[in-house]
Amino acid sequence: MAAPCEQVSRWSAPSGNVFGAGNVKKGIKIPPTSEFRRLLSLATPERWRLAASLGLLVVSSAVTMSVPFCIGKVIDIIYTELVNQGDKMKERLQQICSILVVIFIIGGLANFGRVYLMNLTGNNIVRRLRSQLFSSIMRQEIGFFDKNKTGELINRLSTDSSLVGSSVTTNISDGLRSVAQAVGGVSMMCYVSPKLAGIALCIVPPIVLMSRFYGRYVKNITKQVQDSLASATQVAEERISSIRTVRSFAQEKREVAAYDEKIDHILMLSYKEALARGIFWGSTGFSGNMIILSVFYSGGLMMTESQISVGDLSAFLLYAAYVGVSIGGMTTFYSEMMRGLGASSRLWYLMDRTPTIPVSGGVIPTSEVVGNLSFNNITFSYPARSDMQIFSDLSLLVPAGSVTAVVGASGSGKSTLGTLLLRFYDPTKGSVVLDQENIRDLDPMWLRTQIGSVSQEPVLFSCSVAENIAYGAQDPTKVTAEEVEEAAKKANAYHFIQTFPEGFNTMVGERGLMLSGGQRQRVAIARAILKDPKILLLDEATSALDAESEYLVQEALERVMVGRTVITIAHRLSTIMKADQIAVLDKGAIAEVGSYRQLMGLNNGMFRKLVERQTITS
Ligand SMILES: Nc1ncnc2c1ncn2[C@@H]1O[C@H](COP(=O)(O)OP(=O)(O)OP(=O)(O)O)[C@@H](O)[C@H]1O
Repeated sequence: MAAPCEQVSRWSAPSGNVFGAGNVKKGIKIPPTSEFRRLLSLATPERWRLAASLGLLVVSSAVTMSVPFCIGKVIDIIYTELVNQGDKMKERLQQICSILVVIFIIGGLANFGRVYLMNLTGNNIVRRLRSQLFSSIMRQEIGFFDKNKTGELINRLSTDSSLVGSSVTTNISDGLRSVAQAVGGVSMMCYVSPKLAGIALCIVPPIVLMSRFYGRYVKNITKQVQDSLASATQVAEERISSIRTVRSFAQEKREVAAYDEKIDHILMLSYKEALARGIFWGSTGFSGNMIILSVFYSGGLMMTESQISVGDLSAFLLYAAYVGVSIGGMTTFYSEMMRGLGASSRLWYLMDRTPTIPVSGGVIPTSEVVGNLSFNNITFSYPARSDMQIFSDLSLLVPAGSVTAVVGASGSGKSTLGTLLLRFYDPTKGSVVLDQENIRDLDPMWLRTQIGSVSQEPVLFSCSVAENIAYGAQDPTKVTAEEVEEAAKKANAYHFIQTFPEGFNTMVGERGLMLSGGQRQRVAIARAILKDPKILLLDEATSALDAESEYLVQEALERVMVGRTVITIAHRLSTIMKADQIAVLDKGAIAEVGSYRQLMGLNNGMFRKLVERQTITS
């Protein structure tokens, strides 16, 4: 069975803030190499392909550079033969043209190889970059996702990585070709006529200076564009995935306007870049043409004094044109490199970030899990809202194999207890202990395999029912169809799955939205059953399921609870009454603990008041 996509549950935290400039250094190992060298180092694993491509680059550039020289010779042959009225013109012309055809074929093939290999290399680099980036994102602690929005992260993965990839491959290749052609062109210009070369090369220093300013400007603006793009993607991603909410509130126009506002900002930045681009290319183009004109003028004068032949002047002009194009290419190379640098800094931030809670690593107990849990003197606030304390000195014992119902007002922190047990967050003070081991010392991956959770609004992956159920197993690929069916039967899901024309192969839609709330819950229960965890975290649905659905869900849950340590966020009186103990959360601590009878027996007790007021709902 194929491993399904990803799941988000109520136990996972909502996404939050952008990574602001102030955060950039937080949690990063500063890379030992400079940004530029690091950018280049991306190409290191591709060195052989790059070397081959560079070899071909030399060949194609040599071919290009030989063209003006040969054309100059052709012109001289024609001119000399015309002046001397010789009869060998056709023969010599054919000879030199045949040689040129061979040279052009070699050049064409070399160019094909260079472009092909460079593109291959670029795609490999982008693939590696995306893989490393995604694996780094997957490693981050849940608190990171509270602060960094999904759309932004997706933008880093898609747009930034291809920008960075192309800046170190195609761009470097084109840049090197420009350098090679500029050097070759200048050498040939000096060879053909040092005097004219001196006039033509006056243009180089001002262009180099302008390029530097232009490159820096582009780097800056690219950073801003990429950030704004990420923010626009975030808006689009959130609104598209919540289209049902947008539609039901008839907010389409407002959302389009909000998105437009974001892309308008990008447009404004692009205007600035376009202006800089226009100024740069306009002025360099003008200077280039003025230089060509000066060369023409001086060359013409030199011709009248027989200091240069018509062929040499033509060759010189062609070389000058090549050098002009190459200088333009070098400028593009520089500005694209700056663009790549601008996009890469965010990627390095993501790739270097060390999660505050590792995904794996730590003690894996050799003995069987018993399931005794204790929350000891917990103080906690969410990293994204550190000024709001959720727990202060909270303690709770959950004996192995018992059912503990957690009750309390909405926002009192019931779900937060679950997130601490799953080690999505670490308490600021205090400890969560499983069978005498502080969970901070345990391998988080191992810990999470011991805990099954069924949340209030379980989210499924956009794949088949069977794949969603199999996701509960440690290795979903090894789960058999029989095991999936068995879990579905225990979760009271088998019957409704059978009513679908495609049965277990039915696709559930994005986040499982093609199933009803009750059906989603039962698939989630089947998923938890397949995991066979020692500890269960249950979050009862507050949303009204119909009586039949509620009965089926409840019955399935009760079946799963047997023989496990259960923490349930209970809203139904029936669940609460059946629990071995009830913990009442109030003001960041456990206000009361005891059985239903004990707590109802407390005059003025908080639980009793909650029941009397019927406010034991979330
Ligand atoms: N990821 C988060 N970042 C910042 N604050 C959070 C986060 N998750 C929850 N909170 C806040 O923590 C408090 C406790 O939330 P929690 O979800 O644990 O309450 P609850 O008792 O389960 O509520 P309910 O019964 O309504 O689901 C709330 O005030 C909530 O706003």
